[in-house]
Amino acid sequence: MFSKVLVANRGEIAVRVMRACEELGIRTVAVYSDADKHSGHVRYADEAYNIGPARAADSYLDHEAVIDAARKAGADAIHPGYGFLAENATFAAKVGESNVKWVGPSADAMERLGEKTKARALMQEADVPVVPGTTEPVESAEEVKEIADEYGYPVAIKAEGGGGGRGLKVVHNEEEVEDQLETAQREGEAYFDNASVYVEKYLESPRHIEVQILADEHGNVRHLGERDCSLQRRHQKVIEEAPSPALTEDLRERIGEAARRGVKAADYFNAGTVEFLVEDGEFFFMEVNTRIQVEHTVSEQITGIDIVKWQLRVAAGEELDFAQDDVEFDGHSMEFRINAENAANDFAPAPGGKLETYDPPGGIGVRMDDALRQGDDLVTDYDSMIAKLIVTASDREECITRSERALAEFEIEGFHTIIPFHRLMLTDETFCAGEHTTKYLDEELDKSR
Ligand SMILES: Nc1ncc2cc(-c3cccc4ccccc34)c(N3CC[C@@H](N)C3)nc2n1
Ligand SMILES: [Ca+2]
Repeated sequence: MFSKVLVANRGEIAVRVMRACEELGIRTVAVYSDADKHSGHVRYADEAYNIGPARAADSYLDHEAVIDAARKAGADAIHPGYGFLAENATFAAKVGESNVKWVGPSADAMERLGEKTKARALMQEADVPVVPGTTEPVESAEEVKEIADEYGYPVAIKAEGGGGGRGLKVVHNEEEVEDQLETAQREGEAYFDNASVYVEKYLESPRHIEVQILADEHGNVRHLGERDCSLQRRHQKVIEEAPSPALTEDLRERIGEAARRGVKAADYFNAGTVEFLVEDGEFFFMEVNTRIQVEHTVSEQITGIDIVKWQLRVAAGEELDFAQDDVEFDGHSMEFRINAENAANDFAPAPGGKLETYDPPGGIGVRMDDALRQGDDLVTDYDSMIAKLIVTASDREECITRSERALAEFEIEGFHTIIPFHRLMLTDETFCAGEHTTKYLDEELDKSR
């Protein structure tokens, strides 16, 4: 097992990873930009290294700065967290070449699955249903029209390098094809440095269901059940939950096994998530996330498996010590992203502020993942999520009640957060019935504007 790990991230996920390290007897190294000098993940670590100014490109995204810090600290491994360099295969390879272990999949697997069309072709090989469409990039409007003629409009034109909703163009009829194709290619080039686009049948009101995977470097692959991430606002997940209220036991079994087959076919190891769209009792592969995700917590809560500890153990060469049948699902868990945004003002991010009051909830079934303490200055240089409230109970109904209780006792003062929005969501009939699709929230918020 490693004796020292550098966490190349900040905020709640950096502390989350460091907690797993502590429990494994591993010493922790933090890296921080000038903006994070007094941040919680720096306080928490055994040692900390400044890696540059606030701008992410000059600090958290600076390959050499991070690897230099690992070398200075004598770290055996680097855990990337999520975001920043977590899915950067080039960086992962550089880490390996510096004789530091990358806590994540191989650079090859990241490449193989990061290219969406390659991933789709690979999944088809493994008998995993994919959203109907192309498994090669398309060049011309004619190719788009062929797909649309075969599957019907609307179709989605997607950027190869996109994901998370960026680079998704919906085409409703033949007249729109030329413009939307040209826009998708131009934006692909501009945002992802990759003009390749592909086409899929656009599913009108799917659920967004993702399966958590854990695989070791000896060929053992397990799934830890699914998460339902259908409550999204402009492609940003707001509340995630496990298990999904929308799956039957049969569908749950089939989607879990499909995810395992697909990941096995990709020679993938460490933690990963296979994203599916589910509509009318059918599931379709969308993409793989080759990193630990923000919402990994709800899977941990209902299985009792510490995913981050297993990432570290697997990276150190250990085998998974449980079979698929040993994975049990108990209860229901919801994660509320605590964003420093003002939901009453179209979710505008807080311009700054100081955490005058920070008194998070506690009690049975309440987990807080954060890197905050009262008096901290809000760091606004990165993303607006400052904490995660994860609530677990015996079933979905109790989870909702317990979440209402926890959110009611959550005291934060100094800047707006979306806690009031979450409390409102828990009174929403459609959400409480578990009948919301990925479009529900955007449609609701558009109505109220
Ligand atoms: N063929 C096809 N049909 C429906 C889709 C629906 C989504 C989708 C999934 C989740 C939330 C959404 C919100 C608005 C629009 C789309 C979504 C989607 N994406 C792409 C990125 C991923 N994070 C969400 N891809 C789709 N693809
Ligand atoms: Ca994704």
